Amino acid sequence: MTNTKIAVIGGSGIYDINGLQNPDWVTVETPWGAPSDQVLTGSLDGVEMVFLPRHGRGHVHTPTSVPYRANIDALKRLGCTDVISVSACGSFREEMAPGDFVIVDQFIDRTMAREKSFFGPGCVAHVSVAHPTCPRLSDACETAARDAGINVHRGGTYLAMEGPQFSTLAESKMYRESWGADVIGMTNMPEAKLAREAELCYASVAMITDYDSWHPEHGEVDVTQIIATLMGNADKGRSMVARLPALLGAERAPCPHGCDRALEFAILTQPDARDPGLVAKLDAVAGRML
Ligand SMILES: CSC[C@H]1O[C@H](OP(=O)(O)O)[C@H](O)[C@@H]1O
Ligand SMILES: Nc1ncnc2[nH]cnc12
Repeated sequence: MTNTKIAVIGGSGIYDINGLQNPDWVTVETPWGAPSDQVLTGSLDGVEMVFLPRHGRGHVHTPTSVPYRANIDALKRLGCTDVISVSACGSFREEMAPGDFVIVDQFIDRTMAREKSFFGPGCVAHVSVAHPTCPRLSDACETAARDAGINVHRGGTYLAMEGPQFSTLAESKMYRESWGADVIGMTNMPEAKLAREAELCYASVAMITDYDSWHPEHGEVDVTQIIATLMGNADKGRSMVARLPALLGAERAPCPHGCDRALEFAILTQPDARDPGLVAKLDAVAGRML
């Protein structure tokens, strides 16, 4: 058994969480540069919690400029065991309506201008992301959302686009009709891949704000409408987050799905062939295996 430490990465519209005991914004330095912002540490119901605003307070980072590696490294370095992403998303499904939450379980990665791995020349690793989210953590998110009175859908494929512009109509129709995506956003990739490399359980909660541009009765995405829906979603998101510590508990058994052992057998570079500089940078993320 280890101690649970829950990290919440707040997306657009969520720049803090309330109700933490002993709240403190702390600066974390990482070998991958500075995270998006300071992180808020504290505890709730006897469980340690950490909150990181993905775009920084004041919404400074674009989806492309978010320092994904620094963010995940910082959470790992702080001893977090579980990471919950709470994101604003468009919907490709009539029944996944604005205001609903979707517990995402798959991704299609269309991002193309981001660093996607902690590993590289001098320390090569290949982890599986066939099942990129943790079912145990997703269960807790689903229960927390239902208990908070939110209309929640379990399972959905998240199309991660580069942005910052929204999709064209042709793209929106293709993602929905040919590719079978359910929701669209700009940030969960490479975040989910990096969390897996760092052996962190990761769950993604999509807060639906709009129907992207495919829906004949809703027209194109309008950022003012997204922001209005976001404000309601953000309160729901905070209400869901507040229920997670009691559901997960302070003591944590190993992940039954192996998220916390993802690097076992993944590192291919022989010890004597490894780049000492890169190995040093991997101290928090992969120190257990190096
Ligand atoms: C405000 S609409 C577009 C913006 O919102 C989402 O951010 P996040 O995933 O961090 O909630 C989306 O991915 C875009 O970055
Ligand atoms: N339609 C959309 N496309 C991409 N990211 C989004 N975030 C919220 N709505 C979105």
